[in-house]
Amino acid sequence: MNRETLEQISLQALELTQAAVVAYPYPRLETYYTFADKSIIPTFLTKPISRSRVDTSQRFYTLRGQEEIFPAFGASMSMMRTRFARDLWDGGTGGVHILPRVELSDPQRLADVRASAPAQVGAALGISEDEGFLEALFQQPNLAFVSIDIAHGANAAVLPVLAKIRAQGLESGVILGNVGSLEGFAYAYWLMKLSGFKHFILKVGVGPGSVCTTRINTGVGVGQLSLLEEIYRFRNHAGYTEAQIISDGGVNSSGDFVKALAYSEGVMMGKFFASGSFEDEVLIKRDGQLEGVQLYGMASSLVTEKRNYIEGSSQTLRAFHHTAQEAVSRLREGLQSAMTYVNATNLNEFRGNVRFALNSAAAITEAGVH
Ligand SMILES: NC(=O)C1=CN([C@@H]2O[C@H](COP(=O)(O)OP(=O)(O)OC[C@H]3O[C@@H](n4cnc5c(N)ncnc54)[C@H](OP(=O)(O)O)[C@@H]3O)[C@@H](O)[C@H]2O)C=CC1
Ligand SMILES: Nc1nc2c(ncn2[C@@H]2O[C@H](COP(=O)(O)O)[C@@H](O)[C@H]2O)c(=O)[nH]1
Repeated sequence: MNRETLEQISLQALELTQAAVVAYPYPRLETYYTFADKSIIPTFLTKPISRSRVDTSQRFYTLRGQEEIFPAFGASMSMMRTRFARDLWDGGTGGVHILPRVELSDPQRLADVRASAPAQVGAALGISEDEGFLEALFQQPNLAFVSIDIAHGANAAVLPVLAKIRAQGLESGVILGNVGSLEGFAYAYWLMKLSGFKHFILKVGVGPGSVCTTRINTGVGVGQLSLLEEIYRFRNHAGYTEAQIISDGGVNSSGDFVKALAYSEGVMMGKFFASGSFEDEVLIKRDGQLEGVQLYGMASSLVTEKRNYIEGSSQTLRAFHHTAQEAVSRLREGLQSAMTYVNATNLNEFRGNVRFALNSAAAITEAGVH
């Protein structure tokens, strides 16, 4: 695709975005809350079902068709690689990892996809990818998704890589992110649509990540739970049904995962998955026993001098899971139980039945161990 065509797509996307935003009849939010601020109001259970029997799977359009997947995604962070991908996938009962790109060469990225088998995985992409690399990548039988993984995904700079992916004949299985507003969502939607994708995923979240300093250092980004709610309602109202939503960042517990799923089809996590499934270099051990896990941001100065360290930090975690499988079990059990509090036997019913309440500071204290 030549430069003129890409410029036309970007202009057309802007016009369609402006029209959609103007036509949206609901007032825009002024206050944005995040997971800790709100909780789900329990209702009743008219179809008694064991918590272990509710259906927690979500249908996604992957690179090769439709698949039912447990909706937990591994963050594309360089300490989460092939061991993590296999542990997360857990023989098909767990979630999907999106293998990182930052700090890795193309041959390493291809080797990671291969070495993750039999796990299905995604691969993170930047805005400048080599056609030969993409061709080799799309031949990998266990590749389910590619994820264009940049700080600001509602960005015309992604058009060339989208064109290269389309040139490989692919129409679904592409994740684009991150977006941080209703306008950003609409713009990213039109970039994907006008590039010719039939089904796709838009990743939502600017600044909620555990090692993210974007909001502090740039002042940009709003509370994740309200942002998801606003985008989810806009998506459904506008009929942008080709776009599924992944919430990215800020999950500290299975309850946060549950809350994110009220307004998204999937949830991406880094910190929550911190475990012995991470790469050896970030595991802190004493006498062979896991004592902690180091987490650092993909835009932090620890990655390379060149990176925009303004937007990333690092932390050492003393609370962690032993393995990614253990983390997934905790997510699943939390979700299963939450669904039965709101009369839901599957995720569609769950999203339809959930209502949130804003809690007072004392109620938030009451929610913890006291
Ligand atoms: N979810 C989040 O809140 C954030 C996540 N990250 C993570 O850090 C990693 C590195 O991200 P990133 O630095 O984007 O990757 P890259 O350095 O690959 O940047 C990708 C492209 O996006 C451009 N870009 C980056 N930020 C912005 C912006 N705010 N506005 C317009 N264009 C922008 C860059 O241009 P140029 O560098 O010339 O400006 C570059 O051309 C990724 O894994 C990303 O997910 C980083 C920050 C925030
Ligand atoms: N602003 C930044 N965001 C980052 C960076 N590295 C990763 N991330 C984002 O965080 C999530 C994971 O969040 P968590 O709360 O689950 O740990 C990840 O998917 C990225 O979107 C960074 O350096 N800066």
